[in-house]
Amino acid sequence: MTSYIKIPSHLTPSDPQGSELLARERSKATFDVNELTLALYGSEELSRFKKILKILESDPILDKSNIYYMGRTELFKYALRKDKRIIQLAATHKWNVDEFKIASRLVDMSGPYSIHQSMFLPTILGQGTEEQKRKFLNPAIRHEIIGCYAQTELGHGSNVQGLETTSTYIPETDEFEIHTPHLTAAKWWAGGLGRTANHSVVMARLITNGQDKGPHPFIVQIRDLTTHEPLPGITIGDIGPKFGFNTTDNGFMLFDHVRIPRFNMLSKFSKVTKGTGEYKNPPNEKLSYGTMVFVRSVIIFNAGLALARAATISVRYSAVRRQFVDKENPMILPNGQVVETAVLDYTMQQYRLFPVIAQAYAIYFTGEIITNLYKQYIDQSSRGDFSLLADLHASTSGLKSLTSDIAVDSIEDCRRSCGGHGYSNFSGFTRFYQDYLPNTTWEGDNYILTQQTARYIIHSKQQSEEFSLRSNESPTIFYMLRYLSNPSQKCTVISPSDFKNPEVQLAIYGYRAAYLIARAVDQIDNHKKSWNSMLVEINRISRAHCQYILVHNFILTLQPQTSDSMNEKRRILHNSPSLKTVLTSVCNLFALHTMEKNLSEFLESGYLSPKQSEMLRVQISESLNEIRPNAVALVDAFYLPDYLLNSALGRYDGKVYETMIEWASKEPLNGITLDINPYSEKLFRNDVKAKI
Ligand SMILES: CCC/C=C/C(=O)SCCNC(=O)CCNC(=O)[C@H](O)C(C)(C)COP(=O)([O-])OP(=O)([O-])OC[C@H]1O[C@@H](n2cnc3c(N)ncnc32)[C@H](O)[C@@H]1OP(=O)([O-])[O-]
Ligand SMILES: Cc1cc2nc3c(=O)[nH]c(=O)nc-3n(C[C@H](O)[C@H](O)[C@H](O)COP(=O)(O)OP(=O)(O)OC[C@H]3O[C@@H](n4cnc5c(N)ncnc54)[C@H](O)[C@@H]3O)c2cc1C
Repeated sequence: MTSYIKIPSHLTPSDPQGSELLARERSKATFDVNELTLALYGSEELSRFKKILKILESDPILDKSNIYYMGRTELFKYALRKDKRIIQLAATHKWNVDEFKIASRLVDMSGPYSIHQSMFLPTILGQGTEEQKRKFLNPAIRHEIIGCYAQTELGHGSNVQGLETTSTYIPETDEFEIHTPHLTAAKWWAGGLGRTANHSVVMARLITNGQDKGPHPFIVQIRDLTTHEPLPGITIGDIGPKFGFNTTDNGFMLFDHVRIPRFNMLSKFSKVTKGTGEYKNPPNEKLSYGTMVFVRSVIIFNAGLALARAATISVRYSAVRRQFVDKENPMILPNGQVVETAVLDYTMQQYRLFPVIAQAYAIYFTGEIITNLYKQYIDQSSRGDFSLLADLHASTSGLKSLTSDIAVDSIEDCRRSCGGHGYSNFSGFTRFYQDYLPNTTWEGDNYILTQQTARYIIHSKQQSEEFSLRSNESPTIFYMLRYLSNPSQKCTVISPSDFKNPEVQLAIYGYRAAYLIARAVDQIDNHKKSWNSMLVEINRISRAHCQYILVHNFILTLQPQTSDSMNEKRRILHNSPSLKTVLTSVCNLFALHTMEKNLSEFLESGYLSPKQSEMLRVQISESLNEIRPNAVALVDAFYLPDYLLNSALGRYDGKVYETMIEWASKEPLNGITLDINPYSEKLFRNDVKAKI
């Protein structure tokens, strides 16, 4: 990349250098970072990750050094090039699906083919018959066709039942006719639709024999495979610039009585019979929503990694960034020189950043558990057993909402914790934050999704008999039994360190969630409160329940397990006392900091007293002290390479200032010739000139 300004090469940052400061931080760690990395990813995934990283880093097409200076069109072209390149590399190196995902994660830019991978393929896989998979899935895997997922419309997104696009069965020709009856039925938002896809999953109301059977998925070819022009009757375009995510061509689409073969209705679960148009019900009404459940589980897992990334940049930068001398506890170098204090040593900075490290670990572990639960569901459902679906839907809805909310808030907190430089694109936060943001909206708006979780729990509580039955089966709601059996119990904490007891933590979270649930059920059942009037409480219930799950899963991960049930990752963790010690501190911080942030609800439940809440704050401060020597090592353990971070502030080697000035020198604005004479008309367009 061209440098437009020559920076004098003899200048270096004032001592101590960033690399020295980070090295000092790393030497303080009480555990082996490589061991923790292995406990997070396992040896096989880590070696695949390293192998793929090496390939990507050395590929000139995937070079990221220019992207901070690009406008939308240029960025989009770059994203298309890199999407093509990953597909070519995958073919050359024979990457499997997981390896492909690793490469996409590292390249870190949603592109025109992203939804093809994340939604088009999974929908055909999950909802197509074997015959349909042969027809659509195989060419899609080979990228001979490129697909998108068009569900949301201009007028409806959240209310899937309210979608207006119709798909009417025409028995005479054995076809469906896809049609946009109103402007509000225009498909809107589908990623990859605007300029790229030639096929789409279209969610449309199935109408047969005059009966409306609600939204179902259909495969529709939307562009000519040779000319790439939209097919007759179909109008398509890009929806225009967005808050972020501008590397993807989100599109709109209108249908004017477009015919597709009956075969194109994805029919693994529900079918329409040739000629008679008879509709065959699915075994479970909501199976056509399957892709959303899958993507929500992916969002939960990714939230952990997003938090790890934000924490990595801000913690490393805070170890390098120095401001003021803390006179009571100055920073002294080995040569005796007193220097300004690293901002990481200010307790306020620790209170802002260390909980983000804790959130990253907590959500990472729950993400793994939810991924496994989803796999278990897929396994069971392939044998016709859909019994896990309701619980999975309830957990993924609430957790998707909670974890993406946490991630969005914490990414912004981390950015702000980097001061002025956090506002520069070179921080690595700008596009990362903008592109992460829609996670709170897509795949279900975060407020709406909490209603799904709360409703499941409230129903369970209302049907008490079934509840005690279900609660034995379902790990997600068993805590309610404890509370319901004795609602007047009190928390047993008598000193701050009692808060470190996992049993105590779980009881506090369980009682608070159960209290909120019992109160809401009372309002609904006995005071006849409407659902709408209860929405704020309902949101609280889902959040409380999901916070319980996060704490429970973290504690479970650290508890001894039988050697048979342990995989390689858990074995590494459980064989290392130093790892268990540091992660126990992290787990405590997560549980206690989250408690403090929601303190009013814990106090309201009557289980925790004001006196105990004071002790809670003392213990949080203790946990921050425990984590301080390990802060940099804990983020290093996530092994997020510079290639991914693309951040001057979060670099592994700490060369913050050298990178900031080098990247600034490459700003193209520095290279253009300007006429700043206020009376010159050179910069005006001709039509504007005429008016002046
Ligand atoms: C990668 C990024 C790109 C982005 C792509 C996108 O955004 S793509 C676009 C993404 N768009 C969105 O994400 C749209 C978000 N909106 C929605 O998902 C739905 O409209 C809804 C869930 C809000 C309501 O649904 P509704 O009005 O149809 O239903 P209802 O509330 O009356 O509940 C009826 C019953 O169904 C149950 N049930 C519901 N869902 C599921 C499920 N997935 N599974 C299983 N079960 C489910 C529910 O529990 C209840 O059970 P009960 O109590 O009778 O036993
Ligand atoms: C970047 C991006 C990419 C996307 N990609 C795709 C894609 O590839 N394919 C696709 O089909 N869709 C896609 N979407 C669309 C996305 O799934 C929807 O925007 C999302 O589901 C929210 O729906 P909505 O826009 O209708 O919000 P609305 O439902 O209109 O939400 C507006 C507000 O109303 C509130 N609200 C609505 N109903 C209720 C209620 N019952 N109770 C309480 N509050 C309520 C919501 O909380 C929210 O605050 C994408 C969206 C974005 C931003």
